[in-house]
Amino acid sequence: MNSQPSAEGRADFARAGAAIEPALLLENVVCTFPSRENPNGTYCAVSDTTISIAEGEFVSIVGPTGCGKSTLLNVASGLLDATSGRVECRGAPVAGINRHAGYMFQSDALMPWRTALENVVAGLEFAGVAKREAEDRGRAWMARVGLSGFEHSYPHHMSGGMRKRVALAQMLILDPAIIMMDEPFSALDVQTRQLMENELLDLWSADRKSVMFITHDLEEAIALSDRVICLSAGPGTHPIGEFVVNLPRPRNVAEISHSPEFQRIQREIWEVLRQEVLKGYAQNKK
Ligand SMILES: Nc1ncnc2c1ncn2[C@@H]1O[C@H](COP(=O)(O)OP(=O)(O)OP(=O)(O)O)[C@@H](O)[C@H]1O
Repeated sequence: MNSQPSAEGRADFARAGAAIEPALLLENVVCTFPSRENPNGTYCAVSDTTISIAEGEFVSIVGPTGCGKSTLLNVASGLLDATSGRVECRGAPVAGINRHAGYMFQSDALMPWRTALENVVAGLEFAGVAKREAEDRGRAWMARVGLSGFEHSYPHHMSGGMRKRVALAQMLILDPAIIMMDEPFSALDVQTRQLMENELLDLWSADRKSVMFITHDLEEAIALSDRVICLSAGPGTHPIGEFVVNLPRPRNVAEISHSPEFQRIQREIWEVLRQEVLKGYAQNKK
């Protein structure tokens, strides 16, 4: 699309994100849970976290195991109320499920009794779109994710990568303004994973949605994103670094990691993350 800004332009946009109304804003978010160890105590998973994602920006959030990445995504999606702080999507407070958002999680949520096409159109059906129209749109999306001819296959007859494609189409057919993904490709083998990451980038660059992408994989975060936010180890996770990724697009995730600029960013982020990963690892061993 010729209206898209250049890589530099997007990075400037990302830096200026705070000045323009963001697609998603988490401001001074705190999340406290009842403690699992002490029945009278609490556990502070997230402390004083402010994250803003601009319209059309792809932002990854990385951090040590168990630090609170999914908790932040759950708050942004409205699945979980923050203990305190503000959550806004496109300028409006998020109350209940965030209707501007589409979701994709580590395990796909395909309905095994429905064919691939029936899964893809499920959201449209629930929204009351006529069956004929829903199926036409569903077929078009099956084609966009490379699954023409598999409309009548059931999820259990499909590979992990194919099921992810169905899940992508199922989410994108609803045309969400912001996409929230929680380690969506972590269960896939390396080759399939890279194919899916490239697939995601192709789809993203065509429609340029805002993306909040949770991962513990630094390479994946850099290869996909305009910006990477690093979280500290818990308890009380919070952002400890933010890195603009100015690598040119379109990107091939298998190749881009060889570029000197990629490796420079990776070293810079790892410098910030290393201590936190060690802390997280030590905590998980306890
Ligand atoms: N409902 C809950 N009650 C108590 N503690 C919880 C609850 N949900 C999450 N936690 C704790 O909050 C912390 C953050 O969890 P969260 O799942 O957000 O981390 P994560 O970074 O996504 O983990 P992972 O890297 O394993 O995906 C963890 O210590 C977890 O045990």
